[in-house]
Amino acid sequence: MKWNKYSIQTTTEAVDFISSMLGELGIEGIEIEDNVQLTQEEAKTMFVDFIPDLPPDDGSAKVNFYIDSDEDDNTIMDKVKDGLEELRLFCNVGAGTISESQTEDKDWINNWKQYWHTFTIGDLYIKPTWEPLTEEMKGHAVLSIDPGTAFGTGSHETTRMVIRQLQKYIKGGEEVLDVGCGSGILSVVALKYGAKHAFGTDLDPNAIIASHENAEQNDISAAQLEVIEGNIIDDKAVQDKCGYECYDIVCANILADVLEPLSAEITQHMKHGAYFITSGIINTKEQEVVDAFKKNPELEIVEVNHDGEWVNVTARRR
Ligand SMILES: C[S@@+](CC[C@H](N)C(=O)[O-])C[C@H]1O[C@@H](n2cnc3c(N)ncnc32)[C@H](O)[C@@H]1O
Repeated sequence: MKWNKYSIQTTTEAVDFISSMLGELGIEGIEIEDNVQLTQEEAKTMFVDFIPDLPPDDGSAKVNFYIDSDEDDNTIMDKVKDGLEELRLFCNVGAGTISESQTEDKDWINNWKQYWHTFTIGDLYIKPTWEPLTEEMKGHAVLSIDPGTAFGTGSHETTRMVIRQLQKYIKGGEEVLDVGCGSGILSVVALKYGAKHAFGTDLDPNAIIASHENAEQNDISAAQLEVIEGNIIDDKAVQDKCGYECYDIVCANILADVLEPLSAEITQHMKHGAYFITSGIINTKEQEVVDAFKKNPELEIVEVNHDGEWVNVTARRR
């Protein structure tokens, strides 16, 4: 299907007005391009895992929208132009110029898939579900993953670091807690390497769906991988469901701001001697996380590793 893509060059100040004007004209699926940095709070509510570093915000923005090329007879564009002129009367619309291009599809959810291919971490092959099993994978641990809209293809440095730690610390028969399970990738890896059972939690409902699907893809039963939605940090019902003093390994690849309060809560779920493998820590926050861990007298840090600008801190419950 062909789509006409229109881009309005405008200002960050006018973006909300333009979006609602387009909405009133029945135009859905609007994309906004700007350099406004998300706050940590916004990132949490939008399930954005890692906030990208953007160039400085110069106040400019682009609002993109798509119209089915078969239905595009220019009448809608006349209305958009009129709408922009009306907005000019009370806000700074900036240039307000509209550029046009054509695109084959607007399948943003799936477009990234063409760039993600099978890769290895140690002796583990991680392959997208849509790629075939090849001869060279035979005899190796193979993980088939489709993260859906949840985070966790395994290719991010933060996920890779936890996987390396699981390869090191899983000996067989472990109970694993996966806080912020995303696609379920860490639980599935732990089970592939011989863990007995994994329990995942996430705030994002899509993560629950993706984890179930990825377990099934990898012949893991619903009894082996249980997943629930909720926040273990402050929700007693979630804490109760996870259980107490019962885990050999807890992994959590989440932002430092979440790991810090988690480090105070998590030990009650861990057996003595259990490992707490964390990632998702940007190097500028390493010391802050280490300090938070040290405030919990039950935790001792056993390893700190780096991959690019990301940090893994592994601790043990005394
Ligand atoms: C970076 S992703 C990690 C996904 C996957 N575990 C991996 O390593 O690739 C972080 C996940 O943590 C979830 N999350 C953030 N805060 C959380 C919290 N307090 N409790 C549970 N999950 C949380 C997000 O929704 C997201 O799915």
